[in-house]
Amino acid sequence: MTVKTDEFFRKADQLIAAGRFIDSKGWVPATSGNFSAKLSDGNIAITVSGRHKGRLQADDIMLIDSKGNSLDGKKPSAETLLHTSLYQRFPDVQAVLHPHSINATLTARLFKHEIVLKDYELLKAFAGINTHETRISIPIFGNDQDIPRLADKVENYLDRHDHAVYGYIIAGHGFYTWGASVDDALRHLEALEFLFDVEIRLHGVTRL
Ligand SMILES: CSC[C@@H](O)[C@@H](O)C(=O)COP(=O)(O)O
Ligand SMILES: [Zn+2]
Repeated sequence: MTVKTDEFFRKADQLIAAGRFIDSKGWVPATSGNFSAKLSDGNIAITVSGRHKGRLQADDIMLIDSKGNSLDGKKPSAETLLHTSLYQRFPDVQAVLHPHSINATLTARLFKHEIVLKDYELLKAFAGINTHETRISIPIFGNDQDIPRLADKVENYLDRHDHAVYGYIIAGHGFYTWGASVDDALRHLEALEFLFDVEIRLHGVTRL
């Protein structure tokens, strides 16, 4: 059994705090969502499957290797592959957060394939953006209980788009976002939530 390092416990604390905040906003109801953070040795701290993500305790964060294999006998998130494939593709990504929010769900009903966010000051919350005069696109994928197949769809999209991608929505499910630290990913999550909310109000739930 792999020994858990101080770094593991530090990152686990960050994920627990992030979960408390995300849940305080109502974005991870009823055990939904999952969170992870990469460690310097390439292993990953990730939420144990089925736990309430707003009420995480230290033993609700477990250790997996870069391929998603459990290193401590616990059962990782059912959506672990969506995390590990992002770490594999983007070496700078250090944290991945997955909420199930009402706004992500409504956005997918309104926009079908992608949502374009442009001319918002809050776009500057995304790493590398320093003006509102820009646009980002958040793709929307159909939900799928077959996680390897869903991960393939995400991979395929990322293969075809070389601009910065800050997240993606899974229709009727939630969204994924990531960053160079747990704080970075949390900032992206909060910004996306705000921008989804604005777009929903703008385009009107009456079209649903
Ligand atoms: C409560 S249903 C949500 C799950 O099916 C899943 O989508 C999810 O986000 C949480 O799964 P988990 O295995 O706890 O990481
Ligand atoms: Zn989910």
